[in-house]
Amino acid sequence: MTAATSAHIDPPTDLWPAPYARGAVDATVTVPGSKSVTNRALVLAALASEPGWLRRPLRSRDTLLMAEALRTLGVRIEEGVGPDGSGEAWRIIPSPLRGPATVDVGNAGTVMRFLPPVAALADGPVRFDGDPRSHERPLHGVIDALRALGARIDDEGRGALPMTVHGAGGLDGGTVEIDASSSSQFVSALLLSAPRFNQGVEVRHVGARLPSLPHIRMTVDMLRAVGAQVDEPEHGGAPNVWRVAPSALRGRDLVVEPDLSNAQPFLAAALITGGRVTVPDWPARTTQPGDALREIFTEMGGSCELTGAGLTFTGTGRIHGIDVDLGEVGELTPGIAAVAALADSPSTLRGVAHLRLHETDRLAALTKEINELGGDVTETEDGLHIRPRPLHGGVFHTYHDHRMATAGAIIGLAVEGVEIEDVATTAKTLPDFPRMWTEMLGA
Ligand SMILES: O=C(O)C1=C[C@@H](OP(=O)(O)O)[C@@H](O)[C@H](O)C1
Ligand SMILES: C=C(OP(=O)(O)O)C(=O)O
Repeated sequence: MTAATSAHIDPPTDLWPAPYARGAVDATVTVPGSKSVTNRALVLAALASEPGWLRRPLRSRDTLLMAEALRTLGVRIEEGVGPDGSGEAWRIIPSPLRGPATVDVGNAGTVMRFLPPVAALADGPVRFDGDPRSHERPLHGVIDALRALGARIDDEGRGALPMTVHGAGGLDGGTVEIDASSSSQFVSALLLSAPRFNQGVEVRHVGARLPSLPHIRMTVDMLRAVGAQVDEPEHGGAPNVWRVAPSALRGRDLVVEPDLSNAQPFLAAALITGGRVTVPDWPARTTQPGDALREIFTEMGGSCELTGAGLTFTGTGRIHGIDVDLGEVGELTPGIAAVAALADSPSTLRGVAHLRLHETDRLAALTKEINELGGDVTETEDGLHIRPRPLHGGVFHTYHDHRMATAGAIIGLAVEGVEIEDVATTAKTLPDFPRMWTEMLGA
């Protein structure tokens, strides 16, 4: 039904008026834990041979789905206070993985890719399903690889969700070739469970490009931190080949770093308003892709300083366009595109064709939504070309994509009358976003 055919259309209830910044922001914003670290830590703790602790875990849709799925498989995850008595923590107590079980992956790439190898170790069938978008996101790399390594998977020929992994209590493992050009998570998924495969694993990536390398480094680092033996391309190994030896894994006491990709909108606020934002606990060394924001946002016009208080990012209110390959840090693209739309010169964002298969087709969604506010964005084969134009208010649609919602909020800081449709979709990784955003502006 269109507006022309209906006399009584209920006003939309899910529009959030994005706050407009009337001056420079000056705030300290404590950002919750990293999604990518939390979900890797949960998987590794579940596969360990002793209990472990996870302190300051992210509690968001993606991580609660991961925790719930592991519980369904028999793992105990208890609420608790960490061993030093401070902070909120999860205590993870591994136990033999069991089926039958049903896993809801939501629209979490980490859950839909990291858990099928875990399910292959369970002693019965594990059914996987999720949001409609999860049926469209690539999973073939994980399914084909697990079959080659000895697993039985029933996907009715789809190469995608929904599917059932018929866990047989263990997996042979061995050598496998995959094309991970559509998602680095295929590689991470196989490596994370590999210490528990009888022969470990050798993963050979044979595709043209491999996106999100920092996320694969994160996987390797976290595996080593629990005692796994990993050979990788960056330290003397063959290019595009990773090897994980079979071994027991230690339980760990891990404090989760803040999610630096979720720090992005807050740093962007400093850049755009000519203000200052400090994010406490910014790690001095990290594999999180969000750390690249220090360089990218500096090139776009701000400056930053890492001190004992955290990362302080300062803007001047002038924003420059940028020509940048974001292939390693694809999840930063929506926020960078939003800032680029407000810049004083054009931008070209490259190396992110795989974003068409993220939470939504992010290249199409950003193009459409920024252009509907008066912008001039065109899609290229592997990214976006953004020519800044004066923007006006309007509805910014989010397509169940948390990073579309935060991108719209960034634009709304500088453009009056932007309304974000379904801001609640930020719950995927940052449930408290609207309150944090409003508080930052009120600070
Ligand atoms: O392993 C991870 O935690 C992630 C890897 C990346 O996925 P892709 O390689 O599919 O882009 C990233 O975009 C995603 O947000 C998180
Ligand atoms: C691509 C993302 O998520 P996922 O882990 O679902 O792939 C993201 O958070 O930007």
